[in-house]
Amino acid sequence: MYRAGPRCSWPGFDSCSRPFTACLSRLFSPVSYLSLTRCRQHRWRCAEVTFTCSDGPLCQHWISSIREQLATITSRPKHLLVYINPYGGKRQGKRIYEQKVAPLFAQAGVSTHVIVTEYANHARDHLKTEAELEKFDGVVCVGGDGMFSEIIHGLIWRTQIDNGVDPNCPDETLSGCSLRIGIIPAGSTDCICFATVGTNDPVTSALHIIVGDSQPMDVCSVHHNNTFLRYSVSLLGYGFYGDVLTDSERKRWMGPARYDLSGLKMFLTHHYYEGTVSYLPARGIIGTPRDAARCRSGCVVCQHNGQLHSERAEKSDGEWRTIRGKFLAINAASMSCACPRSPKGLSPAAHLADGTTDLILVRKCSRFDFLRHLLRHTSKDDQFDLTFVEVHRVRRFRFMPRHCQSDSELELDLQENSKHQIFSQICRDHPACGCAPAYSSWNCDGEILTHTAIDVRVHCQLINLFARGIEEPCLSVDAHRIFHLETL
Ligand SMILES: Nc1ncnc2c1ncn2[C@@H]1O[C@H](COP(=O)(O)OP(=O)(O)OP(=O)(O)O)[C@@H](O)[C@H]1O
Repeated sequence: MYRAGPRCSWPGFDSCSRPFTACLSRLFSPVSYLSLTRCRQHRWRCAEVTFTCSDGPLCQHWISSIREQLATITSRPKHLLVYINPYGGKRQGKRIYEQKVAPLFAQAGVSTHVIVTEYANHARDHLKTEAELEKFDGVVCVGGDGMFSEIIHGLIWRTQIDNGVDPNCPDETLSGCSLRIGIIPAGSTDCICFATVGTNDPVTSALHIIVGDSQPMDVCSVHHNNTFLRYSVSLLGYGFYGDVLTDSERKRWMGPARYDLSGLKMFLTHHYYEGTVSYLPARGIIGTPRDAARCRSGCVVCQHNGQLHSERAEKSDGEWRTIRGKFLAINAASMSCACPRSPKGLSPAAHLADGTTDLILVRKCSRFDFLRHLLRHTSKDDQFDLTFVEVHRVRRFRFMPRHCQSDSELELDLQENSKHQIFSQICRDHPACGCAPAYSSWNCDGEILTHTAIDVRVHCQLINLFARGIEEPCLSVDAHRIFHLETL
């Protein structure tokens, strides 16, 4: 089925739709091309237009000129390394790739080396050690957020080792990855794809890869006692979101409904956790977590702050600030974390590539107040405009749960907060006493971390995706781009 494509004209040619081509081809020289066309909700599709020309040499001249022009576009990938998770989401990864993506890559002249993963962490380990990265212009991940996480872990680790950087040292400045990453959504939630493309649609993602789009992205490194734990690009959540993930892992058999059930259970349980949060505020940047503006394609906040970070790389860190208290949730959102289930996200004004993360502290409050805060994630009201919620845009933060604090730190706490000291001391020494648990877990982009005391650092624009951020509707009049040309 061929649709009418974008309206444009080439001197000496007439445009027509494909069915007419067959009869015209005996008289004229038809040339067809595939280009991009924008549809609703950030989706892209291919449009085919056929031109006919009675002047054969003129036709050849056009074809060779266009081919030459296409060949000079160096941002377009020519060789891609593709990893497919056959078990992600509804187990459709292989079918999606073969039916929707591979034909487009073939038409665009992009060659691929495809690896269907055989076990969890197959892609990560292959990238870390075996993959001949110099042969490729990019890595494509067919799967969900878990699969994307595997890819960035493999690629970032490999880049550090190749550049002599110690990934275990939290103070090292990491080397940026030169290969761009494409995401073909085939998972359950596909938050990263949604946040960077604006839709979870395999064809749209494939077209962003083909035209060689580039979207930088910040990555947080998470360490414990000078040992690397994980990288995070979206949410690090302790307390509520950590408990929901831990509980939902025990209910995997239920499918996606487990998140709703665990969410309700953890809301009713209403656990709070004591600890100390220290953070380095982001200085000199533009933008705040309470802005009305959102991170969109060509974001000026990301450009300005990214530039600032690269200039300041060698300069001092600034002053740490410390907050002790009882928290229902401690969240660090490095992007809005918007997804089809939560269109606003945890931090609607967070940026993909500004070198910061939004640290959201929800202090101990009543169930009713916590519900008000949670409901505001789905309404127009500001979820941070509550007395028990604070949000800071930071470059680095540390968390120390109370049960891990040194005696001198606890002494300080006791002096500050003498009221329930006897009971809290008993609970710390005897966690099985039946009171609320002493500590939660960190939810790191959907994975549970093994440690609670962590040191988190944002690495500005460490990776690049084949994407361009979410486009504002007014940009959709932008010209189409040719990516395939054939003579009929
Ligand atoms: N061949 C495989 N067998 C088993 N597990 C795999 C395989 N390949 C990858 N995995 C693991 O499967 C996990 C889930 O994959 P993926 O993220 O693609 O889907 P999902 O969890 O359904 O989607 P989302 O993360 O968006 O919710 C990943 O953590 C990945 O490490």
